This record gives sequence, structure tokens and C-alpha cells, in this order.
Amino acid sequence: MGYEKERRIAELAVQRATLLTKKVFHEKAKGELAKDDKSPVTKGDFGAQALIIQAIAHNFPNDEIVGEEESSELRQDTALRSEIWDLVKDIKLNDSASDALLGGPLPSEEAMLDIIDKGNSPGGPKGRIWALDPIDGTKGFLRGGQYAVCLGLIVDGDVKVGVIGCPNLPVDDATSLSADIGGNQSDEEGKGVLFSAVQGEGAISRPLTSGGLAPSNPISMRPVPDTSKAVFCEGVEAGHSNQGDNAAVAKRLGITAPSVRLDSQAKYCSIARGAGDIYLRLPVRKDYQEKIWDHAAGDLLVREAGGQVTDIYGKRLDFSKGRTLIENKGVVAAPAALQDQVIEAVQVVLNLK
Ligand SMILES: Nc1ncnc2c1ncn2[C@@H]1O[C@H](COP(=O)(O)O)[C@@H](O)[C@H]1OP(=O)(O)O
Ligand SMILES: [Mg+2]
Repeated sequence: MGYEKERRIAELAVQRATLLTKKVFHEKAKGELAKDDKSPVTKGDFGAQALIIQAIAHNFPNDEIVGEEESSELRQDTALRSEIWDLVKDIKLNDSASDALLGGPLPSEEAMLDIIDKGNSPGGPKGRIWALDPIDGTKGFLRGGQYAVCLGLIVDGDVKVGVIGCPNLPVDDATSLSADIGGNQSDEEGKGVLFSAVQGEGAISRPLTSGGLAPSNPISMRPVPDTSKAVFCEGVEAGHSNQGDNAAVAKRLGITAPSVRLDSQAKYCSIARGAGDIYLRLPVRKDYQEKIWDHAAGDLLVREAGGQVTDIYGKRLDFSKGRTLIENKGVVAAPAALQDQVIEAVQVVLNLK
């Protein structure tokens, strides 16, 4: 029990940062950014990191933060920095009480750089450490598809709170995923979901708003009678997970439905709400170390929704080793009752046994 304040602040902080990313996303979709403009994803990434760290530092000043970004690029590029400041300084939740909880506006452009750099914690086994991915799924963001703003609180190596904002997922938990979910999602109607979980308290979703928090619903994974009825979620980028191996695992499990491909931790969110059942991230490069900000929030969300999350060896993800999951390879997430069968199939396909 506990962590209600952390959940609330994290949800509001993610909601506010998501407003910033959506602004950039929609300007890009409408073609309003100049051709020679710096990558829109860079603006969204730095801006969202600054806003979220500001909220954490205001509420939990002794906590550490492992953020994906650091400010050296902005310290050299003053034009880019002031474009980002122009975005950051005006973003407010459309609800003054909620906005005040996050600590009000950032003090100045220079202070924004120092705030971004508070995300430089090395991580580790002790203490309260937030893992932040301001825009996860940058490829999805750029192609107008799925992306997510992700924040997890790790305490003594264990994820206690996970919050994920998915501006382009359908609001209704019961909407099944279509094969084109990874494609252009720039139409606002009925989209935008805020997911959260607290350890031991289950997982919830609520519509993303531009103000205070909307009412929530509990979410859970779909009961799947046997593996052949399951639907896979996997990444769009062939360089991030091995789609050929995924297909071989699906075949072994008797799955005939096509995989749904979407970028970012929206995959964890989708299986946690029963839109899809199994998320496989089988390594492409043996030397790649997964980053804690890419998994902390999603790992808890799925486990609190009735799933299990392990690596390809069946080991739980270990968030106590620093900024990366150095003790793990790949990710396998499935309804708890199916996890052993899925791991077995993964191990046969990858020749691990
Ligand atoms: N070779 C790789 N294997 C696995 N994940 C990768 C690899 N290269 C980059 N990533 C990470 O995959 C994440 C996106 O995953 P997905 O394809 O499921 O949306 C990004 O955070 C990206 O990190 P980065 O942002 O540092 O490039
Ligand atoms: Mg990421």
C-alpha cells in the first residue's frame, strides 16, 4: 500500500508533458514546422523531460531520476534551446489546482537545462529512483503512429509505480487492435489514454485529458484459454526485435492471427488492457542492453494486470543494476498462466535448450 501521492503526481506530470508532445506531433502532422527545423522529436523529448523532472523535483526533492536525455546538445545549440523553451514555458494543465501540484512554470531557459540534467542518476539497487522516457517510440512519433510518455518509480530495485501516457491509443479499453494501429494516428477523436499501476493495487486506465485526471477503470489481461487463441504484439522496427523469431514462436504456439505491430511501451499497455495478449521482444543484436526507462512502467503495468514479464530465459527484469537491464536479454510478456509455455517456445526457437 502507499504510493498514492507518487501515482497522482506521476499521472499529472505525464499528462502535462503529453500535451507538449502532442503539440509538436500535430504541428508536424499539419506540416507547420519549417523544413529545416530540428527534428520535432528532439523538441518533444527535451521538453517533456524538463516538465516531468520539474514535477518530480518539486514533490520529491530527494528522489533520483534516470532520464533518457541530457542537455549537452542544447547547451551548444542556442536556437534549438530557445525553440524548446518557447514550447515548455507555456504548457499548463487546463486545471489550475492540478497544475499547481506540479510546481508551476519552470523558472527560466537556463534553469530548464539544469532540470533536464537531473535525469543523470546512475540508477542502482538502493533508494527511490524514477525512470523516465519522455518520448518512447520516437520512430512511431515521426511516422505519425504510436508513441508513449513513460515514468516508473523504482524503490530498492523494485518497480512500485508505473505511468504511461499513450496519446494515440483508442480510449476504449474494449477496442481491439487493428493491424494499422502503428500507422497515422493524427486524428484526435476518441484517442489518448493514461495508464497507471501501483504495486499490489492493480492497473487502471483513464482518458488522457488536458486538465485534471479523468475517472479511471481497472484493466486486466484477457483470459486466453490456450496459446493458439492468443494475439501477439510486437515492435514495428525490425532492428529492435527479431520479427522472424517472433513468427517462429507464434507458429510453435499454434497462433494463426497476424501480429499487431506498434511502437513504444504502448505494447505493454495494449496487452495489459486485453487488446492483444503476448508481447515478444526477441533480441536482434546480442550486445544490446535494454534501458530501464524503456521497460519499468510497462513491466509493472502488465504484472498488475495479471501478466508475467521476464526475459528470454524466464528471469524477471532486474531494475537494480543501473541504467540498463544488464542482467536480462529480450522481453517476454504474457498472461501469467501462459508464460511458461511461451518461454518454452522462445527457448526452442532461439536454441537455448
Ligand atoms: N537494437 C535494439 N534492440 C532493442 N531495442 C532497441 C535497439 N535499438 C534501440 N532500441 C530501443 O527500442 C525502443 C523502441 O522500441 P520499439 O521498437 O518497441 O518501439 C527505443 O527506446 C530504442 O532506444 P533508443 O531510443 O535509445 O534508440
Ligand atoms: Mg524508449
